[in-house]
Amino acid sequence: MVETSQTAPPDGMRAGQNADAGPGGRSWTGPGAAPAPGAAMEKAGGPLTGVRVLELGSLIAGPFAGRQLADFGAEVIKIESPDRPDPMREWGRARMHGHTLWWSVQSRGKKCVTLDLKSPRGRELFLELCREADVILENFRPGTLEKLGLAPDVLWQGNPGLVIARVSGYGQTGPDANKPGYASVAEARGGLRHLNGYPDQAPPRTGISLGDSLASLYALQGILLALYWRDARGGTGQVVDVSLVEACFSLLESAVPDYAAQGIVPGPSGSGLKGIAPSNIFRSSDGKWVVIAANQDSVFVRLAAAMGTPELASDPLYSNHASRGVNQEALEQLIAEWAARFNHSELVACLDRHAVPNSTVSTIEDIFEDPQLRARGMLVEVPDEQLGAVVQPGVIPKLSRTSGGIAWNGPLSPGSHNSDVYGGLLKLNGEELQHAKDEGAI
Ligand SMILES: CC(C)(COP(=O)(O)OP(=O)(O)OC[C@H]1O[C@@H](n2cnc3c(N)ncnc32)[C@H](O)[C@@H]1OP(=O)(O)O)[C@@H](O)C(=O)NCCC(=O)NCCSC(=O)C(=O)O
Repeated sequence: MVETSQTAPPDGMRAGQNADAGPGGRSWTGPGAAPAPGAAMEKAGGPLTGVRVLELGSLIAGPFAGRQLADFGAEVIKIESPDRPDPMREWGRARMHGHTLWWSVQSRGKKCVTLDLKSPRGRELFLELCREADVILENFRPGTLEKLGLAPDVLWQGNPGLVIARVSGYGQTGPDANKPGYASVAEARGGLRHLNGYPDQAPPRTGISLGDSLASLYALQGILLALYWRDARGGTGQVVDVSLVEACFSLLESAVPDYAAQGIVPGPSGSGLKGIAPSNIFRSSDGKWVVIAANQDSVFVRLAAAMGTPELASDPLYSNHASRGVNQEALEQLIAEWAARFNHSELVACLDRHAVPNSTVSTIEDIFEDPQLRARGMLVEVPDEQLGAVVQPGVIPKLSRTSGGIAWNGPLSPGSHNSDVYGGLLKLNGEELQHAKDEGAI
């Protein structure tokens, strides 16, 4: 695996700056507050230290995987066109000093370089970078790399070990391969959209670009599988082909065998799941929604006790999964009447005492107050010379020995790592760098 140095923070951040607050920031404890005693400190580095990734593409579906790779120590070099930076730089609602903040999250720990893949010198530099890399991660429309003369076979000539992860709307093959795609479209085509919402209403989105992040997680999985095969099993590079549509489709649970066997077409099931009971939202006396989920015999016994009606658990109407499914409506009505007698904190406390899975429906405001998420280091304040600090979601999953962390916020200027990457890694001297810049290649 390629040796790498993770020591170059972007413009606007002093080298070693993070050392004051732990290598990757500190757990967020509120404006101006000191870290909570024993708060988890994020660490830079991680199990992928030494893996070098070139990230091409934009927005979410590829870059979200790049973010995870960077969290776990990979050196992720994000390549942007010199005259058309990633539009993600403008996405997000809050603006600080003219910058939106989603970028800080999506590009955290990455090195940003500019490179015109359409110019001969740019293409040459890219091929040199490929020789030094382990992984290419791209989410262009299929055929774009090929149009640039950078098809996998070309890249493998210089580096047969390259893992090439390609995220696209429909996959690299098939009649729709060349169509552009977005999460919204993929969620519809892959079957998720039809299941969301209420019968006879327009099917709503989930409020996030779920299909993109989902596909990106499959890309991450594919990259790790391909690296394992290459490095532990003596394999070579290969293409990891991820489709947004298939990523959505893969979540459909029993729909495929159910339809094939008996023609069952599931529809939208509102706030619960048809036949899975009880698992729904119930309103407390103070008007808060609380999810109560006891859709398993052992847990239902505990809910029945919490409700002061232990006999429900042995009532043939509700005593097993199938009977609760058939009598779902009546059962949920009983729970709704019981829940409405308590305010939400009483309700949650009672359910907790009986170990019944439950939660109020959190807003982001609630999440910032959530002691569990805070104790797990899921809100991390990452210092930034230009933005002051950005509170970021923490790293998932938690690895006990090689935890990874957030090295720095997404670099705010395109090309902030040009000298580090082209000068340091490709050994271009000052004159060559300037020339590449003057001719518009970087
Ligand atoms: C997102 C897209 C619809 C955007 O469509 P387009 O802008 O038409 O295409 P592309 O992104 O593939 O490429 C645009 C052009 O930029 C060129 N390009 C890109 N990078 C470079 C660099 N570094 N240098 C020079 N030229 C470059 C590339 O060659 C193409 O040129 P020309 O070929 O000459 O035009 C598509 O990329 C796509 O379908 N991607 C796969 C699915 C996906 O990731 N979707 C999720 C996005 S976020 C989302 O879903 C959501 O928000 O929801």
